[in-house]
Amino acid sequence: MTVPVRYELLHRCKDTAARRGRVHTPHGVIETPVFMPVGTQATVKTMAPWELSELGAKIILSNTYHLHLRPGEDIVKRGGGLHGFMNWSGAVLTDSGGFQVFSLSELRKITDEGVAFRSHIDGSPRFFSPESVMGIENALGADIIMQLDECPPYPASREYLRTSLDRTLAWAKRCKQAHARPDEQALFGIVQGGEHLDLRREAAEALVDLDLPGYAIGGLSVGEPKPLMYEVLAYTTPFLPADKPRYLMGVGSPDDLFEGVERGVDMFDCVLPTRIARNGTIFTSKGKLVLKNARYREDFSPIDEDCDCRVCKTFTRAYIRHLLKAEEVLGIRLTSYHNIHFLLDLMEKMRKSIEENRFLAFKREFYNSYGYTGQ
Ligand SMILES: COC(=O)c1ccc(CCNc2nc3cc4nc(N)[nH]c(=O)c4cc3[nH]2)cc1
Ligand SMILES: [Zn+2]
Repeated sequence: MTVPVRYELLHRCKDTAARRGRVHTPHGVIETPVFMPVGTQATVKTMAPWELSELGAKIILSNTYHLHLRPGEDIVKRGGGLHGFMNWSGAVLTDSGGFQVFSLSELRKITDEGVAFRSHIDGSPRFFSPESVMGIENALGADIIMQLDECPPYPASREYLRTSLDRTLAWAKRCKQAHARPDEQALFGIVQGGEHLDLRREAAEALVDLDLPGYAIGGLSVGEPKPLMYEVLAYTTPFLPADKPRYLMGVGSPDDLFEGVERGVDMFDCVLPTRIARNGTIFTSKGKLVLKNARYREDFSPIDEDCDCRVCKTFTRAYIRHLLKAEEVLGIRLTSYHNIHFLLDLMEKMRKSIEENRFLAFKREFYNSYGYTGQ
């Protein structure tokens, strides 16, 4: 059987578990480590696909839960799948909906069979099973699709984590069984287990036995202390195959990206850069900056003097602050564009630093400039 997604290891860092590689997909090659902008409802909010291409994005996320509810996978399929519907020529990854059900919908009930919930849009009763979610993701046509899983709340009892993990592992098998297009869409398993390292090991080994084309680490970035997330990551990645992609879900901020790469993660996604952009907060090489602040009212410098993106070369802080205060749509488009550029550019610099065996030096340099006091 041909696999639609293949990981190519190019270089291992001498001092850490960081690695430089490539994920080959039916819609292009993705240089890793990579940050994937989130396009929940088949659009990275405020960005046109040609702007994402201009920014160098090679893969974006969309969401099974949202697109099932609206416009429905049938319309997306008839529109040419996600690629045709949004006219995006790069790769797409769809999250399976489990996490979104628990963060968005009311009246949800989880059983071994699946999860019953009500649509957050019209309250209609819905049901996700591994089989039904695979049908939706097969119709949406993403290059990488996630299994239906349960992302347990944090904190959760060991007893709850045990039951939940057994369910997620059973659902992984059912997803693999139900997946109609394994030659065209790569099904990734999701490692759960909460903060319990023995459960994490059991989850990783059970999923590796399924011989899937890639593996995600879930159940993190859900409010746990950062040191705990880093500890779970450091423990878990070595149990995942070195010749498959490793994807940390829902991460994130610049420090978490560094810490994840350092512990062997290849792929990341987070709503953070685009969500904070919409409230006027931007990343700069010297830390975050809240543009609506009065101090920028007459500041005619670029939003980030060290950034070479089109926004920083064209507009001033005073102008973009004005747009944001006037609620002009262009304002959040410009902050979104810059924040996505910032993270994509950061990942490119990380990839280069790994190739040149100076990842930790680059990390220290970035932390000092950004103002992180971390390790
Ligand atoms: C301004 O910033 C924000 O609004 C903001 C919001 C959410 C996150 C964290 C998102 N974290 C997260 N997303 C996740 C998505 C997941 N999907 C599946 N299927 N399974 C998981 O186990 C899972 C865990 C996650 N953890 C980070 C930032
Ligand atoms: Zn910029």
